[in-house]
Amino acid sequence: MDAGGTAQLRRREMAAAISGAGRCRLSKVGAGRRPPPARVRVAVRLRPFVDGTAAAGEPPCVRGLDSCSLEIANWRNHQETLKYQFDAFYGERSSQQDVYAGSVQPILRHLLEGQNASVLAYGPTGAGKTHTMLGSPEQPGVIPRALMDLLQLTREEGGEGRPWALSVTMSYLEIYQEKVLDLLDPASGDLVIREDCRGNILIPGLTQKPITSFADFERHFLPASRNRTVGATRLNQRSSRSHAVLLVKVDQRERLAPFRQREGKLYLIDLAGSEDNRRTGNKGLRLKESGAINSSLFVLGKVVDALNQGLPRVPYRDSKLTRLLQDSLGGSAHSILIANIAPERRFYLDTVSALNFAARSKEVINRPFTNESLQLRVLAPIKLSQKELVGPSEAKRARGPEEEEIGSPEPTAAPASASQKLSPLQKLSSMDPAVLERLLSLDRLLGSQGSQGTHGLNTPRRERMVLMKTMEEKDLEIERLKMKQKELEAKVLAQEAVDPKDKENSSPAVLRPLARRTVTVAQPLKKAVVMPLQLIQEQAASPNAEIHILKKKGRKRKLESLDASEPEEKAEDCWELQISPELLAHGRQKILDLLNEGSARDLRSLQRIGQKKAQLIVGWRELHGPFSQVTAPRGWPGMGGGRGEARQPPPSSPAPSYRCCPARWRTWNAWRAYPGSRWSHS
Ligand SMILES: Nc1ncnc2c1ncn2[C@@H]1O[C@H](COP(=O)(O)OP(=O)(O)OP(=O)(O)O)[C@@H](O)[C@H]1O
Repeated sequence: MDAGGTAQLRRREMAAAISGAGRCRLSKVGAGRRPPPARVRVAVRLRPFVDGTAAAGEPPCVRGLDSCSLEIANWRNHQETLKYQFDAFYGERSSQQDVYAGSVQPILRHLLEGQNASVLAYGPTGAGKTHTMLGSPEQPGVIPRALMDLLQLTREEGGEGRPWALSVTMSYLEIYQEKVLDLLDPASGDLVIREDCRGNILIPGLTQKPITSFADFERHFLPASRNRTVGATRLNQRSSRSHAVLLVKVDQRERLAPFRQREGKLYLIDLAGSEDNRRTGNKGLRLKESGAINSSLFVLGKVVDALNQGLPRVPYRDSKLTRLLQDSLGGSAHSILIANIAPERRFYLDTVSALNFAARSKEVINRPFTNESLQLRVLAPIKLSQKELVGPSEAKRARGPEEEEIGSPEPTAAPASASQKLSPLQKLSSMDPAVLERLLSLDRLLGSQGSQGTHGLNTPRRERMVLMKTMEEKDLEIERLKMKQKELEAKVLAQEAVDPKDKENSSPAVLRPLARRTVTVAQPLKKAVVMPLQLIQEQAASPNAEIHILKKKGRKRKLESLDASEPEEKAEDCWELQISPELLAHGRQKILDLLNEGSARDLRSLQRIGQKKAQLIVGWRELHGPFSQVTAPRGWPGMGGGRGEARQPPPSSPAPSYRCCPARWRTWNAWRAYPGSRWSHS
């Protein structure tokens, strides 16, 4: 590709990103991964002569060259022809089946992948758009053929035993004089076109009919078609005065976890024909209609040009038609434009104009992606956001009884019960929806970075491993807690056995912990085990040494402010310790040993001894020899033999009085029980 070509492609890609495609991508499966481009495909269909013009010996102004190209006389130079190449060219002898099978049928499969597709019939008035899209009972067009195939496909893919349950709904509307009218409910009036936060175009209040068979479709579609506005003009006895849009939605719900949901939309659009009112002879209402048709087609041309030129603003909002086609042109759909042209000379200028539009359209790049989310039942917040999106009143209006029926969860998709042994994937269904959504986004993110997806969740293998591990850990934790609860219950029962009063007052087993807590406050005595930090290990080895009795005198007042210098009264209402003198002596000895023999690192294990103090102690020890004893600070309660006894370190001691920091003891009581809160040098 040359430099100009590259620049043009980049411009077009930029335009695609600026348009709806970029916005949609952020909120859909595949977020983070730029969907591959899909050019709008363009086919041209030349209708045969009608009204006996061929019999009059008039030669056609258009001639097919092969299955993809055609030529038309150059009106500026009669010696030359203008050649056009498209994705397909269907000549005047082509059948409805040729057009359908060659251009439309191949895109239907995308709907089952949760992607959107659009088929647009474009061309001047009387060129055969309605014939191509609708046809007649003898020669059914694209719409009946597509519906028949799609319903067949969904029956096959959504049958019992298949992973997805499928349902199809249809809506049918026309844009008449810039009004959006519901052909299935003509009384509904002009509807608004909205865009949701994900970039989806939607019409709140538009009727959706569920269809399961072709008969269902005909039952709704045929009467609705009669509601479409048609009128006679000089060029077409039954000229469409509006753009008709048939919207077919294929909803898919996964039957197993993680209960994903996909939605594919198919737009089948029969555009009104562009009209040269000098030739149509339109007046009055027809002229007004014609003005609306022409202006919306003019905006359609501007949209295509803006996309091709990579302009920052694509004027989708300038007409209802282009607003609705936002998905189909420069958006997220697999789109096919069928340009209908007529062979008669009187259509020559319209034909050239239609061919030029078709040629420009085939440069438009779409970025189709899979529209996938978690089922509303699993992701409750999504339901809310949709309500917020259209507003409560509109949401109510938009949700007809039939639509509610469609939105109801699949009965087959029942989550596994917690008591069952679940597989990791099944476990996902019982997870917090927010967590599940985050996991899926993580999966998408990793997928976009080139990770190999797996089947099932489409999750990279390592993520799934992590997930499974986390779940196993959670299971273990639950088991541990259960065991602990059993132990506690056993303890309570044992205590009740020795304490008949408690038993009398006790309520049923589940309430026991609460009841016991209340009783504890009223008890005058409480036994507790207190352990100086450094003695924990030793104590574990000799459990007999750990017997200390705490007497509760009242409520303690202010733990943090307790200091050696504070008078004893301040700590009244506190627990009082009675500690065996042997343990106190033993503790002191341990501290002394550490002070005399421990390295700077060992010393740092003592409370309030940091790196600096530890080094000073080691230095001091080297200069002056070992320390002789450790004593309790003055005025400390419950210190047994050391109570009130203060042995100050020598005046030249580099280390200030050594005290324990209560916060660093296992319990505050332990701090109070600690015997060696000062040290002194011999
Ligand atoms: N391929 C075809 N074979 C036979 N007849 C055709 C074909 N295409 C169109 N016709 C006939 O041409 C006439 C005009 O076609 P049609 O109404 O489909 O045009 P149109 O483009 O929809 O016009 P308008 O925009 O005014 O609605 C109809 O009588 C239709 O039966």
